[in-house]
Amino acid sequence: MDFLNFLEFKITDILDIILVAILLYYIYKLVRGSVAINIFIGIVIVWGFWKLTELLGMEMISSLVGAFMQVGLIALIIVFQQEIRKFLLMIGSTNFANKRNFIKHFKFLKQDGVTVSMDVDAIISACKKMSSTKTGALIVLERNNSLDYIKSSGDKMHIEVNKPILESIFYKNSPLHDGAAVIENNYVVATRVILPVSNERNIPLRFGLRHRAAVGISEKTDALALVVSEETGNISYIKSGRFIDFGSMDELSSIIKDDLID
Ligand SMILES: Nc1ncnc2c1ncn2[C@@H]1O[C@H](COP(=O)(O)OP(=O)(O)OP(=O)(O)O)[C@@H](O)[C@H]1O
Repeated sequence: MDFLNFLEFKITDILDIILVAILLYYIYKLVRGSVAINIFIGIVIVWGFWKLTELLGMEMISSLVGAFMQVGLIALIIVFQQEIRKFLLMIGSTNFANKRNFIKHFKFLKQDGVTVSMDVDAIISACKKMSSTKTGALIVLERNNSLDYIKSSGDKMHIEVNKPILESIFYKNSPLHDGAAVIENNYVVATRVILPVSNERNIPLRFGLRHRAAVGISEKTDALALVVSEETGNISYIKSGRFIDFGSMDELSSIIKDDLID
């Protein structure tokens, strides 16, 4: 039956749908919480209106909107310049050759061989100590996305992670305490790093720039962030732009270990 032809699915159609879904997901991830989401919705509305006028045969208005949409691609590149840049950076900085990342794609396989190389317990106990002394801290744990372009805003270094090192970095009178410290594998690889600040409007007002920066980096990359508030001493754990709840420090430690394997 001819009218059922559209039901004939080829393997390339499925691949096509998956690719479009992935693309839309990444676009959503990039524009979420920023003003770009409103522009994106605006474009979808204009495009819908254009298609409707075409369907109804309203030639004058549809050719007018059509002409606008044709130059739209250039306009889109200009308007979404920042987002396109971040998107390309996100793709370009994903380390597909990373062993952990590679195994992750085969989750159904046994993961016995995968261990967390980061000393999460040392990081957590440093946070606990800094929390008790109300020492502000912002720690970024690198995963699969490379943070090289962000690290360059701070001071590069290579120090093995341990509790006293982290405490001394964020010690109030330390010249390194400002900004974020980035940890890769089990090394502090950069300090005084300036992170992209999130524009998300749903972040409660009590959280300032330190927390917004933690949300920002976890939105734009797959990095994890830990914040110790200077004001309250509270510890926050942020992943994929969201504050993750935890009941105790032991629970936090095991959540982070799981996330580092994930
Ligand atoms: N974009 C950024 N990247 C990295 N660190 C930042 C950034 N913006 C602010 N910070 C750090 O946060 C500190 C200021 O924190 P602020 O008081 O605004 O945040 P907060 O979320 O209220 O944290 P706290 O609860 O500790 O006060 C700065 O001194 C700086 O060290």
